[in-house]
Amino acid sequence: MAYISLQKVSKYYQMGETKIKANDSISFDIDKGEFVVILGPSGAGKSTVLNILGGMDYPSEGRIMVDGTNIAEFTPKQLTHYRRLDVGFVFQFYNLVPNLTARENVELAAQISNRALDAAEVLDAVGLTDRMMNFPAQLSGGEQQRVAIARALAKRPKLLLCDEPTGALDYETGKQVLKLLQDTCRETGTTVVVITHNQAIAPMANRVIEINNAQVRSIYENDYPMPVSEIEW
Ligand SMILES: Nc1ncnc2c1ncn2[C@@H]1O[C@H](COP(=O)(O)OP(=O)(O)OP(=O)(O)O)[C@@H](O)[C@H]1O
Repeated sequence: MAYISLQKVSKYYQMGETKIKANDSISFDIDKGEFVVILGPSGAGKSTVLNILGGMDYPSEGRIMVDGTNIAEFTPKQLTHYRRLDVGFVFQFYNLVPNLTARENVELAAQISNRALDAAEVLDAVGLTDRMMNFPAQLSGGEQQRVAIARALAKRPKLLLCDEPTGALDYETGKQVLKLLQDTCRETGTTVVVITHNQAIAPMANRVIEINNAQVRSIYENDYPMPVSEIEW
């Protein structure tokens, strides 16, 4: 059985008289250790999928099997536990705490999980050995995103969910961040899911799930993912 399996997941929002279908019977599988890209235009329903997979929201219908358990049936308390221990999050605008240094931001992971990695070691691994004592405002966008990735990885998540992680970065910096995510996936075996509207990123993934208009349009498996350095856009 697949490590992650979404089975006919739908999410509806009631807006007055109208019912908005943000996800309409979405199904896909993800294997452990895969690098997955969820691709689709703005409004397609990507963030909704990620929120449901990350335990930030419940689906209206469907099953979300993670490691053999249907998280759609979790109580809010179980879901909190899942979010805290099993999932790492990386967002477009980094979401660092501005009055904490890079190191302190990563140390927050230890307050959430008792199996957290040492903050300095993780910052070292993402290439920020010399910037640990800096505050977010003293770091470039790419460096801030590295801190955010380090913070997510410090929890040793089973699953790393990234919502447009390069959306606020220039081309070269974006590529460096994607390389870090691809290397992390390969070296630590963490399952990584990146949502993006950028089609050019797709060749780096083991699996590409295309979403359009709240539904899965195609699923493409790639036996030979390209190294990020060889991708141009
Ligand atoms: N809390 C909500 N209440 C009402 N409608 C919502 C809510 N969240 C999302 N939607 C609607 O659901 C649809 C899918 O939104 P979603 O954010 O998942 O798309 P997306 O693919 O992530 O887009 P983007 O790339 O612009 O973030 C949109 O029509 C959106 O307006």
